[in-house]
Amino acid sequence: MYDYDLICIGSGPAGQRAAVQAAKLGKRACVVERRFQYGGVCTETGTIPSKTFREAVKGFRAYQRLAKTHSPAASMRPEMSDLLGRVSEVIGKEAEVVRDQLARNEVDLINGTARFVDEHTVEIWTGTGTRPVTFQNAMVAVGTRPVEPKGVPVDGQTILTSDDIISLEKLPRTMVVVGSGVIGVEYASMFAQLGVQVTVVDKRVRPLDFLDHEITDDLVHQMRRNYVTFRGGEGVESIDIVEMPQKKGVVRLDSGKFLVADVVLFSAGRQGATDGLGLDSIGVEPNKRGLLEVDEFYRTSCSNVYAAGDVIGYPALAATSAEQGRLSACHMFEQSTESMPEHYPVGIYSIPEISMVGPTEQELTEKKIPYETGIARYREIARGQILGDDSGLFKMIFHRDDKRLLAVHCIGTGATELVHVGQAVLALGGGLDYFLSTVFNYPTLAECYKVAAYNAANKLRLAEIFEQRDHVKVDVTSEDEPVRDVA
Ligand SMILES: Cc1cc2nc3c(=O)[nH]c(=O)nc-3n(C[C@H](O)[C@H](O)[C@H](O)COP(=O)(O)OP(=O)(O)OC[C@H]3O[C@@H](n4cnc5c(N)ncnc54)[C@H](O)[C@@H]3O)c2cc1C
Ligand SMILES: NC(=O)c1ccc[n+]([C@@H]2O[C@H](COP(=O)([O-])OP(=O)(O)OC[C@H]3O[C@@H](n4cnc5c(N)ncnc54)[C@H](O)[C@@H]3O)[C@@H](O)[C@H]2O)c1
Repeated sequence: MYDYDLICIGSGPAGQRAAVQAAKLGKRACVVERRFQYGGVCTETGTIPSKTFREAVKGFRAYQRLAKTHSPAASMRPEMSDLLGRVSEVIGKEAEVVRDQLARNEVDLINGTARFVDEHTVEIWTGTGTRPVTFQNAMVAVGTRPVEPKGVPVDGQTILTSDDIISLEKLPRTMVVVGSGVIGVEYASMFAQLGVQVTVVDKRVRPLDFLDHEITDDLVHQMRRNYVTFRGGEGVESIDIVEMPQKKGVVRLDSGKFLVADVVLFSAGRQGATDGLGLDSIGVEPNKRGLLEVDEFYRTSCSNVYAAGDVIGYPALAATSAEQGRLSACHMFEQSTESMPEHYPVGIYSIPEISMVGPTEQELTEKKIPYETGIARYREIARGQILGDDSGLFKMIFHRDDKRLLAVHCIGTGATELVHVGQAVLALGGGLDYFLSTVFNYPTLAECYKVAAYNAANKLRLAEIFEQRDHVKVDVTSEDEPVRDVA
């Protein structure tokens, strides 16, 4: 008899969901967490603090705009302590919600660091000693930690990773962000809103290159208007701290250039927190980035040890991690389940925010899937005008033949909420006809669906007229009238 039917190592979304699902199936489950608070990276340094900070930045900008209408010369710089004030409060409340939920479900909480001893035993270091705990199944949900720059210590004030933002004491005037992935772009856009001069460096040419290019181009354009400089195609060779006399970060690029700034945010990726976990004692080997390989049921090469969440890599999102945790618990206790939905949304909380579900135009073009787009701009939508957002862009992509919805891409206020209407229609196999015939509340951003559908319908109608006119070739290289093929 083992102590537990399931032990979850890590209390982030994957560990929480796996443990609660096991408990709902009547199993004895526990969660081991080495941090003081429960909720994982998600609650302590990742999703929750970054999105709370973002709200504070938006709130400050709204206040600044209002103040400027009364005193146009007013130029204000907020204190970091003002902006971070609510962050620790929200983290504390979220951690409490997680703790209550686990306790309500009779999941045991063990504060300590777990390490595998064999296929059915972990040793837990509690700070004062170790204790063995036995289990039938284990879930490795240890998440990731930021990759740190080589050769220079992260001091949390001049050289930072995303973990340090919540303890930054002073709002910098200049900032270099290394890495234009999601973390880099989100924080770059937030600090730029506060008047910080931000330079984003990445060895990749395009930031966020998994997004639809039209959306990324729009984001880059809007961030440039906030004085963000993008240096794509530039690798970082080294980072140093110099005293001038205040401390500055100096970033030396592969091309020989130097960038000097008050703060350097190093957001060049994350790596699995699998070191020290004793995985060798159960015959499981992480890859070079510390990530684990799993099968379709989230089993590692040790059949009673599962892994879910960021530690198994892409997509590494809070919601997908939670769902992976739930699905893996169902599998280990022989509950039939569906698999992970094909269409899950991605939300980027830059300012402006971005969301997508389904493939990009580039992916569809590569796969030679015929499609048509429908566009709506927030400036043509009453709610966009009311919100004062005249730059939002909303796009739906439909299959050209059967008019099925293939994807939704959006940049602008509320994008991460708006996308869910499209996600539902996509999952239910709906298409253009649904949007043409349905009615949404007015004035809402959901009106974008209607306007974009009309736009797509008009383009498709034009295309059909052309197709019906036999033997018409359109010479896209010239601006002349279409050439009639007389053959
Ligand atoms: C700055 C930032 C912003 C983000 N923003 C978003 C967002 O807006 N939306 C989104 O969907 N996702 C976002 N993410 C990603 C999201 O946080 C992760 O996808 C999610 O937290 C992964 O959950 P997880 O269950 O894999 O584990 P994590 O949340 O990574 O938690 C793992 C836990 O395991 C614990 N642990 C590790 N080793 C041990 C051990 N040996 N013993 C005991 N405990 C251990 C750790 O202390 C940690 O608490 C963001 C991430 C970051 C860093
Ligand atoms: N809204 C969200 O859903 C959200 C928000 C934040 C984070 N996250 C999660 O966190 C994960 C990690 O994000 P991230 O942005 O740290 O990593 P990332 O891997 O997405 O991006 C890192 C970037 O750094 C660049 N880079 C690496 N080394 C470099 C060097 N020496 N010089 C120049 N550029 C270099 C890479 O080319 C890459 O573009 C993401 O995969 C995402 O799943 C999600």
